[in-house]
Amino acid sequence: MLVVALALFDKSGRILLQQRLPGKHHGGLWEFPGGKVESDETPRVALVREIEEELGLHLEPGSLTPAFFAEEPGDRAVVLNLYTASFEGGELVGRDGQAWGWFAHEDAANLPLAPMDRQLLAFLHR
Ligand SMILES: Nc1nc2c([nH]c(=O)n2[C@@H]2O[C@H](COP(=O)(O)OP(=O)(O)OP(=O)(O)O)[C@@H](O)[C@H]2O)c(=O)[nH]1
Repeated sequence: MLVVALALFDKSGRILLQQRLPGKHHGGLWEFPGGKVESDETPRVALVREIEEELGLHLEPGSLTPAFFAEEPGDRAVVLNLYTASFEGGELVGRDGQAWGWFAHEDAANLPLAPMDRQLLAFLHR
């Protein structure tokens, strides 16, 4: 399964993370926003759609930069592709009712993160 996610940086270098809703796989853990790539989508189109759906933020596909990927072994073989982008302003809303926030690296690393998101956060700060 192919999943895409976004490390969105604000002007002071903080990263946007959101909390997975209770009852879902990895519920309550924090993650980069994003989601599954549908069969008719390219990864970039899927990520633009997910960011709009989850945070009400429209991004241009060309503003996304591929960064790193992680994988979770197992039956579903989830591969999570991380892109980066800069936040240029606009109102953000947790449209699924999820908590979200901007975090400096140390604060992000102290959150209970989903496993692949933790790996990707570490790559971002190498
Ligand atoms: N962000 C993240 N997603 C993960 C990890 N491990 C893992 O299996 N996933 C899976 O990757 C998918 C992410 O897509 P999503 O955010 O659109 O999924 P979702 O929870 O809304 O839908 P779902 O409940 O149908 O799975 C989920 O199925 C999630 O369970 C992980 O470490 N980080």
